[in-house]
Amino acid sequence: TNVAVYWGQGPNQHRLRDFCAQTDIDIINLGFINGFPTQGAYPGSNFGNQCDGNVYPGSDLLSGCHQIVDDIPICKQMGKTIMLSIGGAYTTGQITNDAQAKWFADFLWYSFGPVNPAVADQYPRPFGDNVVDGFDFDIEHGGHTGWKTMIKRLHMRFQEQPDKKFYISAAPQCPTPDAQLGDAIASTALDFVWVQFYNNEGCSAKNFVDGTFNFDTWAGIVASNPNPDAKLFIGLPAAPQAANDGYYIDATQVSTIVRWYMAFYPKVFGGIMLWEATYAQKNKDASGRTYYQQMKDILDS
Ligand SMILES: CNC(=O)NC(=N)Nc1ccccc1
Repeated sequence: TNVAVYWGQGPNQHRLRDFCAQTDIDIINLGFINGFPTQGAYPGSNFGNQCDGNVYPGSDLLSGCHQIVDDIPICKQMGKTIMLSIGGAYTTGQITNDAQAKWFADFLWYSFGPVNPAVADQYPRPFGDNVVDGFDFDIEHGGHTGWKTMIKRLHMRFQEQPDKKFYISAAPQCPTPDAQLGDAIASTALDFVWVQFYNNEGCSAKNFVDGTFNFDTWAGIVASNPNPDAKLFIGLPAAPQAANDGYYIDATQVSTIVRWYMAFYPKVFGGIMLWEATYAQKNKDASGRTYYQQMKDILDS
């Protein structure tokens, strides 16, 4: 089972290589591509204090992410799975039709997927020759239009590159069905579904105590995904201030939940997702172990 963390939006965050050096982290979601483009335009991106602030002319797409360019090879050497995350809490633009969705998917593929000389004059390479391992959809508002079409389009592009496995993941919020991603999760093959079991009353991990934590519902949803190997992760705040008040739970509480659901759903249980890396790095226990180290200890216990 795996520990996945979001990186890119942390307060005064360290560079990516520092987190790729952590043996307790398996998957890193780079957040975010947070500007959704009209057809023919570039998306926007934001990686917090990283990059040099320059953008491709006429766009909000960062062109100077030199730390990320230098660090992804280190992450790959360390065996990390690096996902590029679309969305987050603060996005601009909206996908309103299938042509726009296909454009956005193709842009992500040709700009962040395998280097393709045939289209080098049409698409930029914000991370240089680095190739991400897949795309994460952290769509938190705006409705469902376009996401299923994007994922299907990406699957079509993945089939053109049979020698490398590419992943698709989704980060729905815990109320079901998720207003943004529910239809995509039900109808397109996904590899990881990391549910945000926080910031929502009546389905979060902290609701384990009052019996409304809805992991069982999500286990049923993910177990019936078109990908029979789709994995469900428990998404958690990595520190009290990483989510709305009251949604953080400590490692002892996480241990109770994980041991219960890992035993009940051994096939679909994939691990733990944390929002987010920097909060986790700062949230150390009495023996100085970070929150992602504490999570890994629980998964390995
Ligand atoms: C994996 N995505 C998130 O965890 N998003 C997230 N935490 N969004 C958010 C929602 C409300 C306030 C601040 C952030």
